[in-house]
Amino acid sequence: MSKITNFMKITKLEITILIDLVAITAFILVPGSFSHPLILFLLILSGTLASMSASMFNNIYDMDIDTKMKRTRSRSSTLNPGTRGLIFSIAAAMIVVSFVLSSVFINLLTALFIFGGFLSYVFLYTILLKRRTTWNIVIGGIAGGFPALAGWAALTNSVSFTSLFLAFLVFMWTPTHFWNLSINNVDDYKASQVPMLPAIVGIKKTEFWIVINTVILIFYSLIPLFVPSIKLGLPYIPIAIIMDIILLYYVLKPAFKSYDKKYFRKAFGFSNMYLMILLLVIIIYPFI
Ligand code: HEM
Ligand SMILES: CC(C)=CCC/C(C)=C/CC/C(C)=C/COP(=O)(O)OP(=O)(O)O
Repeated sequence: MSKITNFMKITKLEITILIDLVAITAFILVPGSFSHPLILFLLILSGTLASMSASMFNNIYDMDIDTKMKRTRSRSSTLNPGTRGLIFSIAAAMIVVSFVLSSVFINLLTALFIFGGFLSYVFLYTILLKRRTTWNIVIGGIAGGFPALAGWAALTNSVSFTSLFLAFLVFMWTPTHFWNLSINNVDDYKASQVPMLPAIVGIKKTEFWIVINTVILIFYSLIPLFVPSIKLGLPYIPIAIIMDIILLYYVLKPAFKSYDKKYFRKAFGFSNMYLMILLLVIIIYPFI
């Protein structure tokens, strides 16, 4: 792979894209948002720099275990003791530029929300929780909620029921998203002594908690039906009901297929589709 592709791998760009989509969704929901394209550009730039920086610091801190895990060992071709200093400096510069851009050209609250996402990913999840508790991704999942708070604050300098709803939607979605993936890498997590849920309680118990979390997520996703102040557009509820049903199907299937790992991987893949489609429905509706 080229040096650029390798570098992009350690910035977790594919994750950053969905993180940006969360922020864009909250931004678009603010009335009159279309007349502020420059603010939207600065929000995406600041959020992208922060998310990539956080991922780079995460990879620097996790170099010892990433070289042991099949899924992550290819990162060492880009991030290794010889390049660690340079990558650290680039990541540090990125988060500084992100904070200056957002605080000077958007507002301090938005900068603090973006920085909050960075801090919760790097310090709360990666350093404090990841290697200590099976609650690591549940509590560390708050990192994914900050982009929604930042997106709304970029134009309003405030928090609302809508931005809080979106932030908690991502928070509730994270365990279903990650636990399905972690089952495919359970041996790696055991070998590197990272207490991801399936490495501690086994695959069947993890499937149970994935189903429980998904049922809670499904009820949570339909809250706008009962809270008029959370305005996500007409198509949101019908699309959410359809996506909820399909997500439940994917999440239940492994239990009926002898816990074959390929069905957990399919459920992980669909979980990303689930969140992306819910966000895109909200973003596209004002344009139709
Ligand atoms: C603590 C919270 C989270 C954990 C532990 C987690 C974990 C992971 C891991 C381990 C991967 C695979 C990365 C790789 O193999 O390179 C992944 C992929 C991904 N994550 Fe998450 N994630 C979390 C939160 C989020 C959030 C908040 C989002 C976006 C809103 C997100 C979006 C994605 C996407 C889009 C992918 C790539 C999927 C693919 O490659 O098909 N994740 N996640
Ligand atoms: C606003 C802002 C900057 C928000 C940041 C939110 C963010 C980047 C969340 C992603 C969390 C994530 C992918 C964790 C995986 O780390 P891992 O160490 O479990 O994954 P790995 O094993 O693939 O390295």
